[in-house]
Amino acid sequence: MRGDLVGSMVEVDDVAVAFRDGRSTTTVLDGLSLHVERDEVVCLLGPSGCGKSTLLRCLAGLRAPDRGEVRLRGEPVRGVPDGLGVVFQDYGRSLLPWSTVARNVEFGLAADLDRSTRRARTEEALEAVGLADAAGRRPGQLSGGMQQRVAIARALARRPDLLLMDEPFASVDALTRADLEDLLVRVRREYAMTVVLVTHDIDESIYLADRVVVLSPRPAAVVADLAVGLPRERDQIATRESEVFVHLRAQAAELLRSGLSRSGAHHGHPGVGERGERGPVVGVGDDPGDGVQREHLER
Ligand SMILES: Nc1ncnc2c1ncn2[C@@H]1O[C@H](COP(=O)(O)OP(=O)(O)OP(=O)(O)O)[C@@H](O)[C@H]1O
Repeated sequence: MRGDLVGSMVEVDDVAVAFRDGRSTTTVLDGLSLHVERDEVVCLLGPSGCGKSTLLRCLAGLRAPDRGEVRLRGEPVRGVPDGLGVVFQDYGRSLLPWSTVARNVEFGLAADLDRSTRRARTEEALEAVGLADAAGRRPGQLSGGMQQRVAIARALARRPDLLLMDEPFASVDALTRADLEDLLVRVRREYAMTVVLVTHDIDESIYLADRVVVLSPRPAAVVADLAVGLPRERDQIATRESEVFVHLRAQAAELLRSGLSRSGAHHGHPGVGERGERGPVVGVGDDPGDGVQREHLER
């Protein structure tokens, strides 16, 4: 799987998705394009309801775009691709409450793997998320943060080269969230994964990412593609205090705010029924002509 190193890991080209309900149509994505290179961590940062999860579902093969194409490792996505791990926000619903932690992790593995391989992969993944001692417990006996670790272990056991995460840490308290962010930084390195993570938390996006892609309100368009010029080793205090981090945080906040005010959206759920125009383009910074602001801050 990791043998073919030609081309981008993820290519989203001119993708459009609309939901139809009776006579009304909600245009969620309309001509969105995006590339993610191998080994990158890219955070998709956008207001609530802009279409982030829909985009992630297209990457995961759970929804086919109405127009355009999604390719993983150069291959068009048709159905759920191999080599993929997915972690959703709602760990409570994604775990089987009656099964042990180990069984929950093993559940994500292909049935054609032999039993000892499945067991070894499960143990390795639980070890990686610091839950080796909890293998025999049930999800209901764990804290929210631990349950989300189980969900991450389940994805890791598949040994994915691409990890998709949809607001994975949104339901846990701030301290647990910081722990889980650092866990992700570590396992990404250990498992050599490309990561695409959806969030509407500006600080989290900058802390985790090599690139932050800022999306407009619905229909989501890329308004900025910010390279995070921070060392890959991150520290919850030093990184967040650094000049680069503080600058990027202000910039991303401004981009999000100007997008919201241009769209007239309030908290991301503007009215349905219209076939909206493409999202706002923020014309500050060095715009190479495609309307997407790019900036690279040196360390
Ligand atoms: N299956 C569906 N049928 C109809 N409308 C849908 C469906 N899925 C999503 N939508 C609508 O599409 C829009 C985008 O939803 P999506 O979940 O992709 O946004 P999001 O940016 O991930 O939002 P949030 O940050 O709040 O999770 C929303 O207005 C949502 O109501």
